[in-house]
Amino acid sequence: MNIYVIAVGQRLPRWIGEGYQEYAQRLPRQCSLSLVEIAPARRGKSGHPTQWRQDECRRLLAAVPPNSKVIACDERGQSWSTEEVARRLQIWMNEGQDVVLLIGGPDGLAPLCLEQATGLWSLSSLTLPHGLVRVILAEQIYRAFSLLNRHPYHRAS
Ligand SMILES: C[S@@+](CC[C@H](N)C(=O)[O-])C[C@H]1O[C@@H](n2cnc3c(N)ncnc32)[C@H](O)[C@@H]1O
Repeated sequence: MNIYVIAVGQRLPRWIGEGYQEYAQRLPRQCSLSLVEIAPARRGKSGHPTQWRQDECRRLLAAVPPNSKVIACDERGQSWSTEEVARRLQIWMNEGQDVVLLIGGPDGLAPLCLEQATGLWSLSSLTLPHGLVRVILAEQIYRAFSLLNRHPYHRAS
């Protein structure tokens, strides 16, 4: 099973890439994390956020591998505890179906991206910067994997 993080945003600060890699590289092959970066829409003076979102959404969906389960990251989605993420991760690994986590750009995800997703995952009720979201996702997937494997990285409270 591979988890694809398909995210709007290229040429982000180096610390974002380092933070993401820090956790992604710890995951084994049976639960590997792959990042696909989508260029943000050109935000000209005459354009509108709705158009930019739609353009990004079209290219995000075009990058989704066939037969994968799509989950959209959105602050208005469902909040999952670490135990819930681990439970879902176990199901995904058992099913063997690839999973896609979509991250929008500065103007968020277009309705079509939200509709195409089987679930909306809220990492917090705060609006997070899109670059930071991929780092948090990588850490949470690694934490969930650690929990499933009783690795001391995750200490249950
Ligand atoms: C800067 S945010 C976009 C904010 C936009 N105004 C909105 O309402 O969606 C960029 C992307 O990061 C992700 N994101 C930001 N905060 C999040 C959160 N708390 N939980 C899950 N995803 C989040 C979403 O994919 C969002 O489309």
